[in-house]
Amino acid sequence: MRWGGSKRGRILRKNDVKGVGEGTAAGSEMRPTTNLGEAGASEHAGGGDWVDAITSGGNHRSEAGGREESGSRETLKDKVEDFFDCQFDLFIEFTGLISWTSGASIGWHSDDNRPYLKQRDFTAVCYLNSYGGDFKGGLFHFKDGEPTTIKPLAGDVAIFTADSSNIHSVDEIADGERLTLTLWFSRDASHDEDARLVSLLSQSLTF
Ligand SMILES: O=C(O)CCC(=O)C(=O)O
Ligand SMILES: [Fe+2]
Repeated sequence: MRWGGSKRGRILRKNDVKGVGEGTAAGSEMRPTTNLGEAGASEHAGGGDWVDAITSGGNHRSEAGGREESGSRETLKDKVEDFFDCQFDLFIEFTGLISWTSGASIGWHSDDNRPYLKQRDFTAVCYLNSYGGDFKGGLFHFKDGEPTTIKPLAGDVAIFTADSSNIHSVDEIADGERLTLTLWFSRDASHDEDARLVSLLSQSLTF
């Protein structure tokens, strides 16, 4: 555990989050995902196994053993709920599979820093490849507190609250491609991206 005691966040090491971000190499065909947008907000349309397959994260039944398994998104959600001792359920608000190419960067910000982002309570950034070997630049920094700098390593996950107590930035990528799976979580069920996706799909299936 890289930093303990504080509830501002921490890095989960690869062994803490098995199966997340493993086997991913730079150069794989990953590109940023798109947001479902405000139009997707609607009541939950129900859903079955096909929903989990589409959203590629929810619990699904393994064909072989008939036991419940979790995808990376659910695993990360569980870790965040545990770490922050949440007495409430979290919902995945947005999933970003993000390719940071040379020249990309982001300055100091919190992840709820827009009126339309206020529903964001927690962030999990899973590093899919590594600083140094796969890309140069791209260090993550917190403005205050410890640690100040995170060197992305494949399989590590940084989790922190999305509010202004965790202002952070990412240095410009100097070379290569930096890959992350970034999830934002909300306590507000109306921002559950899976429910929104199901609702959108069910609308388009009726045409
Ligand atoms: O990729 C990272 O290390 C952090 C990204 C970030 O701060 C963001 O997408 O809001
Ligand atoms: Fe951020």
